[in-house]
Amino acid sequence: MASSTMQEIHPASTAVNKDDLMIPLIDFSPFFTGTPSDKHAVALSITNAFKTSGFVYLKSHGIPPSVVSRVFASSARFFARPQRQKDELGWTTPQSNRGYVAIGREKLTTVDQTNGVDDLRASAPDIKETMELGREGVEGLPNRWPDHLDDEGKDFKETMQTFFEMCKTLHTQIMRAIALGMSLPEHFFDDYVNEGDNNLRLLHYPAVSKEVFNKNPDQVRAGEHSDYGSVTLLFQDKHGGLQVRSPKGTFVDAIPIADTIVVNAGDLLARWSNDTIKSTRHRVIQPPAPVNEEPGEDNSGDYPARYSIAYFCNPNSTKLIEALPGTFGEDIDVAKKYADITAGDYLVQRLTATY
Ligand SMILES: O=C(O)CCC(=O)C(=O)O
Ligand SMILES: [Fe+2]
Repeated sequence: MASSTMQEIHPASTAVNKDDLMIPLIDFSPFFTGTPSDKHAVALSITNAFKTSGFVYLKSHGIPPSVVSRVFASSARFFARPQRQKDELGWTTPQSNRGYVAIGREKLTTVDQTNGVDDLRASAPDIKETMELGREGVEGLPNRWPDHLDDEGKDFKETMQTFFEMCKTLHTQIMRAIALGMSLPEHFFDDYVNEGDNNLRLLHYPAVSKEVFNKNPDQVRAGEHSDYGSVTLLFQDKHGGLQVRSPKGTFVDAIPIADTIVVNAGDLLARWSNDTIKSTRHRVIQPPAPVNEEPGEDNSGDYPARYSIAYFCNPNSTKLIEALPGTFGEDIDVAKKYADITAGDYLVQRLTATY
């Protein structure tokens, strides 16, 4: 099929394009309802985005906006609870990775920074609190639900469980797109992701005085890092502040676009793909200045609170991750770059370094 025709059928536009960082905005619906060639075209655009910027914005992804709004509202009500209630639901271990994480506890860093993580945590703690939710029903690793507290807590549990399952389904669909985009059978990854060993992270970046950022040039809301797993589904509110590292080394705003999900590849997928897919570093800073205002012009008052929802997708924890077929071998003269490792071992290693 001529590429001009494909453009008409699959209008992919550009969400971000600066300093050689191009992040497309892709309509996922033809993947579900289009012809086989429509489906293939969508799969290829998504996979190409992961191979170049490591990021894509997805629209018409199958999770209704009303569901996302409900999750945001429930998240905001959770973080508005008294600190004591949240602390009682505290995060315990990397193995479990479930529960509430208070401001200053996690410091996101890059792989090569982990030795200095204690110093960094002390000088510029991430200004955020999170609630981590994992797969239900794992022996010995219960979620820390607030459902014993009140009706709102019960509603929170139900809302998050429903959302968790929807995101799990979307993960499977995205992995099918990646499979097709890498010339593998469409269902290649199904048995790798069917358990849903994923992590739903609700994030709250509280309103913070502009002075805090002015005083400390290293201050961020969430430090530069790459994600650990296969892909991350990121739902942003309207405030902005997410930035992605460009090939030029600059940070580029990944602006919020209504009813889209920012999807980025994680380190384990990069490793699995023998580094043909990129896991790109990103961070969260204060929201960008309004368009009609020079940065730094209005230095008084607070930056508004920001909420986001990150759904970290992972292969089943027991699965052995070895370089994908087609990414290494004598015929393409590329060697396997990494040793095989189970998804679970890999993630626990990474989580242990940041808490
Ligand atoms: O809040 C955001 O927009 C991004 C959060 C993030 O990158 C993370 O938690 O890994
Ligand atoms: Fe991230």
